[in-house]
Amino acid sequence: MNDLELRLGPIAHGGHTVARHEGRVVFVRHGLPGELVRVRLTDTEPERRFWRGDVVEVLEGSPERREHVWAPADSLAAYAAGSVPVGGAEFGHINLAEQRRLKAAVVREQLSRLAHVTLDVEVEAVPFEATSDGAAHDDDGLHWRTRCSFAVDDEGRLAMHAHRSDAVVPIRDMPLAVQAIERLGLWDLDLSGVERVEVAAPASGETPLVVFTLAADLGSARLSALAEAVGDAASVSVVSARGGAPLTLHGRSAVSEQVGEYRYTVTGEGFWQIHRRAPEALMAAVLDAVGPELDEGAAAADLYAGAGLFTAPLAARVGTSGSVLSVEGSPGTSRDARRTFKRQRQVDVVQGRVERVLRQRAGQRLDAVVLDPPRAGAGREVVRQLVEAAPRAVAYVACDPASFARDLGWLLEAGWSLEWVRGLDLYPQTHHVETVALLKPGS
Ligand SMILES: C[S@@+](CC[C@H](N)C(=O)[O-])C[C@H]1O[C@@H](n2cnc3c(N)ncnc32)[C@H](O)[C@@H]1O
Repeated sequence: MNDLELRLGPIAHGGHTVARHEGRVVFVRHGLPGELVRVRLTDTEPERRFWRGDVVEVLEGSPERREHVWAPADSLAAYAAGSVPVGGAEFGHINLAEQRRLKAAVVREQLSRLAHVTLDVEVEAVPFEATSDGAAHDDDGLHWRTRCSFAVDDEGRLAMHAHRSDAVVPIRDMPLAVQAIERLGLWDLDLSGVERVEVAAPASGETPLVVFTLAADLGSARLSALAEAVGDAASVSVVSARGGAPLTLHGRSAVSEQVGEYRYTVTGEGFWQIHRRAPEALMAAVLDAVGPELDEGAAAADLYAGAGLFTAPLAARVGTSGSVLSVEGSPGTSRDARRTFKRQRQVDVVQGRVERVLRQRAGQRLDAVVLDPPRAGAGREVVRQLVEAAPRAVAYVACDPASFARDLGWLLEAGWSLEWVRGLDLYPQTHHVETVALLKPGS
C-alpha cells in the first residue's frame, strides 16, 4: 500500500499519535498532535481494527518539532536513506518541555479512563548534578542511560532493533548513554559470534561492565580476542549461547552503585534503574511517601525490590528493632540484594513472586509498603493481598501509567485513597514516564 497523508490527532499511551483513515484508527509514531504528515504504514493486516505507521515526511509541522537528537532514531532521515528508525528515542524530534507535557497528558488520560480520577499531574525533569567540567549539567535529555542493550548485525557490527521488528540497524553513536559507555567505542569492534551486548556503567564513574551473550559457542582464542578488544576500559563477561550465569573474562563480575550513603552490588544479570539520577530521585519520592510511617521498630516491605534500592533506606529508618521484607523474583537480582544486605539482620531478602510471598506471609504486620512492579503492574491478586494486609501507606512506583491506573482503580474500589501522584521524566527522548504515588487505606 502507498503512504497515507494524515492529520495527526492526540497523543496516546504507547508513544504514538492517533489518526484516522477511512474510519480506521492509525497509530502513528514520530509525529506530533496537529501535524499534517505522510505516513509509511508498518502494520496493515486487513482484519485489524487499527493500523500502525511512521511519519516519513512532514507537510505541516508543529512548532514543538525540532531536529532529531539522534540520526539512527530519526524516522525522516532513516526512511529517506532506505532504512528504518531504531527504537529507543521515538520522542527525539520533540522539544523536551513538550515531551513532558505529552507524557503528563497520557498519565492524566489513563488515570481518568481506568481509575476515574481527575488530577492535574505534571511530569518533572530529573535535575542533573553539576559536574566539574559542566558537560553533563545541562538539561538536554542526553547522556542519562547507565544501562544499554545492543543487538549485533549479520556483519558483526553493534546495532539496535527497529521498533516492533526483527530488523537491526548498525549504530556508531548513542547520545542517550552516559559518556563512559560512548567512550568504550563498541561500534569499532568485530562482534561476530555475539548475539547481544549489555553494558552497565555505574553512575559513580567506576569501571563499566560489558556482558556479551554469544550466538554460538566460541573458542577460547576468540573469547580472549573479544576481551582484549574491549581492553581495560571495562570488565568483560560472556553468557554462553546455552544460557546460564555469566563467565568473567576480565575484571569484575559486578558493578557497585552508590546512592547517597548506601552502596549496592549489581551483577551483569541484575536489575538497576537506567537513568543515572533515577535512584536518588525515586528514593527521595518514596521516602516522602512512606517516610512518616517508618519509625524505629516499624515493619516495612519492599515489593519488586530489585537489588534493594529502596530496601536500604527502609532498613535505616526502621532500625535493628524493625523489619524489612525485600521481595524480588529474579534469582540473579535477588542474589545481588542478599549480598548487599547480608549484615543487616532486620532485612529479610526473599527470592520469589510477590503474590506467593504475600500469601505465605498473610497476617504478618506491615506498616508501610513500597510497590515497584514491572510494566505489567501488580495485578489483581497482589492488590487484593495488599488490601488485606492494610499497611498505613503504600508508595506505588510505576513505569507504566496504564497498569498503574488499573491497579489504582481496584484500590480505590476497596476504599483506599490516592494522596498524591508525581510524574518523573526518567526516560527523556522516549515516550516512557515514571510515576510515584502515595496510597492509603480507608479509615
Ligand atoms: C521496575 S523493577 C524495580 C526494582 C527496584 N525496585 C529498583 O527500583 O531498582 C521491577 C522488579 O520486579 C521484578 N519482578 C517482576 N515480576 C515479579 C514478581 N511477580 N514477583 C517478584 N518480582 C518480580 C523484576 O525482576 C524487577 O527486578
